[in-house]
This record gives sequence, C-alpha cells and structure tokens, in this order.
Amino acid sequence: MSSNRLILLPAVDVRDGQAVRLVQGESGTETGYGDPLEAALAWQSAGAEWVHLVDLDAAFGTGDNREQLAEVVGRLDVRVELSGGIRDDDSLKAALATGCARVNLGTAALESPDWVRGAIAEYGDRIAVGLDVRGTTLRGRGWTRAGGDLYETLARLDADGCARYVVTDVARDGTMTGPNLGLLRDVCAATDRPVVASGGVSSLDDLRALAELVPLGVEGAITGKALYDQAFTLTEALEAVSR
Ligand SMILES: O=C(O)c1ccccc1NCC(=O)[C@H](O)[C@H](O)COP(=O)(O)O
Repeated sequence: MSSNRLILLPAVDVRDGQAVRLVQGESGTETGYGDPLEAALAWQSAGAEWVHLVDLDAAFGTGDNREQLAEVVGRLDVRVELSGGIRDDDSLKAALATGCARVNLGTAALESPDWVRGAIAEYGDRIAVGLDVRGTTLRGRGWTRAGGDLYETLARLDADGCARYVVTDVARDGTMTGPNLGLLRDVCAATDRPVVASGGVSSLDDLRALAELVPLGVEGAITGKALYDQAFTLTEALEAVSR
C-alpha cells in the first residue's frame, strides 16, 4: 500500500450480523447500517481500493461473525484489512484463509507478544498491529481494558519487525470530532513504519489534513461514521485526497 497519495479504507464494522458504528468503541452504542456485504460492495463500487472489515463480536468476546466476514472477503475484488478478535493460531489462520490482504492484531499485541512476534516472522506485511489508545495508554479486549504504554509497545513491535500500525484514538472513534493529528504526528516521529489513521474523520477537510501527513508516514485513513452518515460521499473523499 505504498503511495504518495493517502489511501482510504472505508470501514465495515460487524456486530450480530449487521454493519454498525459504535461511539468510542463502546458496546451498546450501535447504530445499524444494514447488510455488511451490501455496504462493502457499495464502497467497492464507489472506487475504494481497500475495505477495513471488523468483527466486533470477536473483539468483544460475544461470539463471532467469522463465516459471514469470510463470505464478504470472498465477494470483494478490493483488498481487505480484517480486524477484531484475531488472537491465536486458529483465528489468525481462519482470517488469513479468507484471502484478505492483511489482518490487524490488537489485543494479542498487548497480551501475547511472543505469539505476535512469531506471526510477524511468518506472515510479514500481512500482519498489521492496531494501536488503540486513550491518551498514550493502549486498550485491548474490544478497547475495554488498559494494556500498557503506547511508545514502549511501539518500540517492541518495531524491533519485532512489525510492518505497519493502525492507530486509533478511541476517544475520537465514531464521534466525528476529527482525527487526532497530534497523536499521529507523534507516532510517525517514533517509528519509520507506515501508519494507517483510524477514528474521528468528520469532513473532507479532515481527510485533506491527514493527506498532509503522508510525508511523515501516514499511509492511509479508515473512515466509518462520516461515510455512513453521508457527511460526504466516497467519491468526494477519493477526489479530495487525489491531489
Ligand atoms: O478495529 C477493531 O478491531 C475494533 C475493535 C473494537 C472496537 C472497534 C474497533 N474498530 C473500529 C473501527 O475500525 C472504526 O470503524 C474506525 O476506527 C472508523 O472510525 P470512525 O471513522 O470514527 O467511524
């Protein structure tokens, strides 16, 4: 995914079989947006190159939507970043077997560093790590539990060879209050690996501001709520970051 242009990854977060958006990642704050496959196909038709697909039930430990997400990946021609509850050999193999381009590990990077080191060694850039933070404290288990210091963990993962990071300010996620540009700048200053920004995008100006960070290392931006609430269309978003 290397380019001088900001890559957009429309999000499809799935809870109990439905596309939803949460506020600050909190279970119980769901707004429903219908069939995940229809949502993903709509983003593909509108020109998305990637889709960020999340199994929220697997992230929260309330079951999973594994088969449904595998079907979504199979029906898409665009690349998929698959996230949520990938924490052991079984869930990792199942996720990679869907044909997704890469997976995003979150909790495992906090709780099972040796396993994550092995996954990175085996699968290289098919592994990204999600750094989901409140302040500079990482959050795991569906963002419900504190899990260590952002910069200590980042240094360890860099040393382990992690190819890229998906960075989310949990307080901004699903709130349409704008991305945390300061956090993204700080993370880019602390690592030479590409960063995918996630959470809070509210406007085309937010996307333009993220595009300004491409030279620092921001490679992509995940956008959920703003697209579902039609603050702008994906076509407009792609146009906004194309120059
Ligand atoms: O990605 C995860 O694994 C995850 C786990 C638990 C809660 C939320 C999770 N992801 C949320 C997202 O990826 C959002 O869709 C994304 O940050 C977009 O946010 P926004 O544009 O603010 O709607």
